[in-house]
Amino acid sequence: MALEPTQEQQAACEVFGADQDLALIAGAGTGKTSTLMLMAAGTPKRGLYVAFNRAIADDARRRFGSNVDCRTAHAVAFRAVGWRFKGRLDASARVPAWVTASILGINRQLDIGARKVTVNHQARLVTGMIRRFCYSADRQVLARHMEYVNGLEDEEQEFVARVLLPFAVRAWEDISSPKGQLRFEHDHYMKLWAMGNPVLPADFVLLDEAQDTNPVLEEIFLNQPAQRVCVGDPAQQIYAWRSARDVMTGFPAEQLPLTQSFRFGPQIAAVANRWLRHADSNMQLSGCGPEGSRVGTAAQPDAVLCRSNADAMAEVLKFLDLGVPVALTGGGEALNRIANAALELKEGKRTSHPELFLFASWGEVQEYVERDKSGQDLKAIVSLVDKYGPHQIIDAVNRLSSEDRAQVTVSTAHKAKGREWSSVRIGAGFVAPGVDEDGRPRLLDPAEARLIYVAVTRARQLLDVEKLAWIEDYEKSIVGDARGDDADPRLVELPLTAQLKHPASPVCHFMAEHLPSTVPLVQDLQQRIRALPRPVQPSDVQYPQWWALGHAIDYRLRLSLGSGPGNALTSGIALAGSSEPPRGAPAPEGRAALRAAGAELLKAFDSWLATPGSLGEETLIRLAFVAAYFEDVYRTGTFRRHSMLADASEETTLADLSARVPAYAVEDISQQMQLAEEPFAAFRALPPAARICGPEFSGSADLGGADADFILGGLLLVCKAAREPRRLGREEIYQLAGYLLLDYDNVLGIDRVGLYLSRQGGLVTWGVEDFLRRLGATAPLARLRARFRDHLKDATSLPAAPQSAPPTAADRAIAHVAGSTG
Ligand SMILES: Nc1ncnc2c1ncn2[C@@H]1O[C@H](COP(=O)(O)OP(=O)(O)OP(=O)(O)O)[C@@H](O)[C@H]1O
Repeated sequence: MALEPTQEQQAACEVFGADQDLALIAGAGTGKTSTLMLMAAGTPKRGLYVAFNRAIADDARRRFGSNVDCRTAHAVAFRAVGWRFKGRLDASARVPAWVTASILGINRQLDIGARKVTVNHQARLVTGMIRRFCYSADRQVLARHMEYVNGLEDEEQEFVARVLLPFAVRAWEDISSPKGQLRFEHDHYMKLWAMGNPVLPADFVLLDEAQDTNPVLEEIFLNQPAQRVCVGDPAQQIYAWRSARDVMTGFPAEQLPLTQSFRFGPQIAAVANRWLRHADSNMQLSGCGPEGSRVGTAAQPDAVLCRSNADAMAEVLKFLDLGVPVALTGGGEALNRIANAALELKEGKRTSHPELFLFASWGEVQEYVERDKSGQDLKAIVSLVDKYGPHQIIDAVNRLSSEDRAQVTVSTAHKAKGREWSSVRIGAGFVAPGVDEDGRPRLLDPAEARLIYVAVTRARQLLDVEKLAWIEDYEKSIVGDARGDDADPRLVELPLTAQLKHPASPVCHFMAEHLPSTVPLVQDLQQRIRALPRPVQPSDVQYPQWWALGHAIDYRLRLSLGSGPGNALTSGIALAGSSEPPRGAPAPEGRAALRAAGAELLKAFDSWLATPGSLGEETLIRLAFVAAYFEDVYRTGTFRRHSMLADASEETTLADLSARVPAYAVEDISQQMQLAEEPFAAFRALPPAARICGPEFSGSADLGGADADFILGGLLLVCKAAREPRRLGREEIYQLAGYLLLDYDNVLGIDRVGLYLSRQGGLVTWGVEDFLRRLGATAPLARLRARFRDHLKDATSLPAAPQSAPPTAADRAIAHVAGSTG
């Protein structure tokens, strides 16, 4: 290959050549395939390149040397196990919904208020559950694999998911049995393959587009014993809403950037960099692309990129009016289906469209989107249909040209992913965030900024961003706003855990300088987690309240160690019942009732501690769950929409609250407590003085707060109710390091640190010396503590740094939660 590698590409080749795992953070147009080819060309080892789709795999096959096998994940799975199902794949291609229903034994319509979920629709929902299960890393089908059903209230969703779960379990049994009769899909053999913990036949694995990876593939990749390289651009992650994952962030390996873009020149790079900043990315691109590449007006662009389908339709209609042949990426089939469904509903007929099947008329759909806050996708559909009418949409779709014949291609930004055109105009739909109830500018959502970054980086020669001109005013408005009294994010005032989410915080600066190498510890942690059983989790609830379960298990564990519930609960009760209530609080009578219920709760815990066994396990778990809701008021400073405390009335009592604790919560906490039985037995046997729950450190006040879970016989322990423990890593390691350093004068006598994984009953611990050595500590512990103290004191005494760049959404979101503790 004639390419002269850039320094960044060279660096990547060197790390690869040293047989190390690697995350290649490759900005738009920075030549990632070329870089992977350079790497692979330097070794005789056998590699597997896992491509995002078949076209990319085909292209890669032509470019890589013969030592690299280039396939999609499905193709790898087909070769391993899928071929055995070839006959079924072909034979079952068309199993109608009524046959599926009959095979599964679904034979009764579900009447939910005025809505009717027919037998066929139940079969379709079950099929959808299986599909989502196949994308997940879960080992069993769960109620929460059911997609959101437009037209149902929250409790109705839960009900349908619970009713359908046994059918979904049966469906998976059928699919995975050799004699199965249900439709067999490509995702099914992929999942069957994944559940066998496959080892990929290669010395090194290259995972492409790693910022948008299905959890099922993510798990396979992370479990490989081979050398692992993931490549992609976290700032281009735009499919999080489809549960795609960014494998790169947190991957325990060296992270190397590719920042020289060969796609466009400096002007377009400057636009991209602006959006990267709003997307909370540290990356900044340099434009090394074609001569003459510029930002300006594109009178006849090759592509127009819009926010939504409705925005794209508006552009399409304008071009059709002008007689310009226009294409729509992905074709118009989806729009056609929506328009036809709307026609059916307008004519008073039912439709089988998956987004609309529960409605009896178009009026019902309109009314539902007005009322319901969660149906954003549906809102977009309704506004499209209402704006243009089904007939005009169908007519426009019929007049679309194919891309090779069109003069211009219209696309949503989502569908433009991975594409590029010579000239691009940004079309309708990307709008400034507006203002909140107090008239303050709302923050630009980083996910929206990522989408815009994807859109503006599709152009090679000419980029027209006139429709994004609002960014100038937006940036000015938030800089002005940041000078307001409470919006200035003094990072040092944030609690430990919040600082760790922010690379510019004093804690992160200190860690990077003095404890720089998290990779070995994260690798060790991940390896030890892999040896543990899979996490327990609720199976028959669609939207478990994970946060409440997390707090509740902490309370239950504390009580089991003979300790009271701690300050967060007392503060939560005080805040929930206060005369100056937080947002979402109930009326004064309800708050008074909460105050009384809270006092009773504290008393109940006290009496249990005085006479363990005086309350049954279930009662105690229920109380711990109620305590979680009070704590949440303290941590978030608000009453959440679904908080059981939010609708308290003067009649509310502790007994009512604990009766409202859902059965899944009781079961889940009780399972976690059974898992804790053995690992916690030794802790319970310690003398009381050696069991410290919720310790505070001498340095806690030097940042916005820090209280760890436990110090048990010298072991500093942080409890994590993680459902996806493979996501634990750098932040958790630095959390432990932060607590360790905050005990400035060694009064707590910490000699070990570790994590307790309550859903697996697993303890992962390290001796302090070993921990610091692996982190690459620059000095012994005592000196590190002294430096940490000085560092935080210096940071506190500095005047607020002037804003060199506008604060990003993360800055402000973190400032918002500054009241919560670590
Ligand atoms: N070191 C280099 N010097 C000059 N041009 C390079 C270099 N590396 C890559 N390129 C050019 O950059 C362009 C894009 O490269 P490549 O095909 O590898 O990217 P990709 O995998 O399609 O993804 P992306 O462009 O998004 O990174 C190609 O035209 C390639 O020749």
